[in-house]
Amino acid sequence: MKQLIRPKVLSGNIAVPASKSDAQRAVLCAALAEGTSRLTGMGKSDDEQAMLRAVEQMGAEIVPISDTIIEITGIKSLPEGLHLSAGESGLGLRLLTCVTSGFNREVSLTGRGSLLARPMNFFDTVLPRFGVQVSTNNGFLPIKVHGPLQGTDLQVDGSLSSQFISGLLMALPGSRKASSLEVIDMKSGPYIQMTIHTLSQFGIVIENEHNRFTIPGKQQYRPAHYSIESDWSSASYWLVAAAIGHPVSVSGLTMRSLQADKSLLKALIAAGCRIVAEEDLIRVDGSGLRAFEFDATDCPDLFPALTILAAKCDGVSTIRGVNRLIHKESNRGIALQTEFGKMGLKIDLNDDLMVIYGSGKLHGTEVDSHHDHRIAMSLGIAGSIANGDTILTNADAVSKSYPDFWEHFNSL
Ligand SMILES: O=C(O)C1=C[C@@H](OP(=O)(O)O)[C@@H](O)[C@H](O)C1
Ligand SMILES: C=C(OP(=O)(O)O)C(=O)O
Repeated sequence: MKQLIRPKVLSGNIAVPASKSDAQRAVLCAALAEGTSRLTGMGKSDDEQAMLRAVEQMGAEIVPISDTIIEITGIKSLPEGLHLSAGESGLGLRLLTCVTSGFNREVSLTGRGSLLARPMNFFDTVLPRFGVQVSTNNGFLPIKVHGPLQGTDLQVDGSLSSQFISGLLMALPGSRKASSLEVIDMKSGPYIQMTIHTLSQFGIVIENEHNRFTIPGKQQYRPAHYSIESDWSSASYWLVAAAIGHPVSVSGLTMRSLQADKSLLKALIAAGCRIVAEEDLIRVDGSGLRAFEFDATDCPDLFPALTILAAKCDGVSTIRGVNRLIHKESNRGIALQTEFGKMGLKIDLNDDLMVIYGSGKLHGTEVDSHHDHRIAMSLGIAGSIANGDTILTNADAVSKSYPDFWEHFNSL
């Protein structure tokens, strides 16, 4: 799909969609619980749909109650000969691989699109140490696992992705023996805190002391009534739009959220913005905008929105953690450099540092999303302040996390 973006003032309020990260965790917890859980605030992104389809194949029963409420009755036993797909979701695939390793069954797992090129070699090295037979396609999909995973004490490397750690934390409580997991070089730590919090809502206990997780065995997931949070990652595009001068506000977010991307507020403050949070609404006053420095190592999904912010700030802004973007839906550092480059923005990638030479000026031209939802959304907001029209190809990539993005964009 091609999207034409005309320069315009984005004015109005946006209620952002559900956090797909929160929703995927909750769906899987509910599928593992004995009994019926009720999830409210579900979204309809591709990643959420893929997780729902997977747990249904695993034997969970899903009853839609309304557009945003579902009931899930947990699986009784895992069917034989399962072939699961996580769609294009890195999180979905990594959680499902660990969780299905908890059963005495052979399960094969795959995905599509960019997920086929994302590394899975963590499983080759780590799962056998929990007694799981595993084979990958030289560290890529498809994967075959045969559990059951057995609890043990292990040190694991957390530098590639927190998603593997989240997966182990979801699977290990079901093992007969207790485990401890010491995570060395942990990245995206807030996502792991989020996993532990969601697990606690479904009755699972995990202790964490300085990245050493203690996981008692023989735990049983309990059904829950769970309210899925609105998404700080989706909100980042609108909050940055507000910071660069659009009179747009965002509703539905909670300030108490554990979501990593709530850190956007810190970046906005570093860039001289004033945040106004009134009841359910957040507004941003960007009248004092200035070039900024920010470390996004543990909130890597903020890079695309922060690139727009830096483009609008006069002077050189730096964002640390760009090496963490190599294995996302696209190589996001390169994708941002290439596409914003076409719009006249100079970006250097100096090892782990993204250096952005902002001037406040962008020009409209033909750009491409690299089939990456976050690149698509950031180019949309960039196009709104560009000089001239922007044509974005592969704009439909937004459906991975925010299917209504263009409808919301056009409504403003
Ligand atoms: O656990 C999660 O929900 C996620 C963790 C992050 O991945 P990494 O841990 O690989 O940084 C993030 O980029 C991804 O969009 C969602
Ligand atoms: C990287 C992302 O998701 P995932 O890793 O779950 O595919 C994302 O949503 O930006």
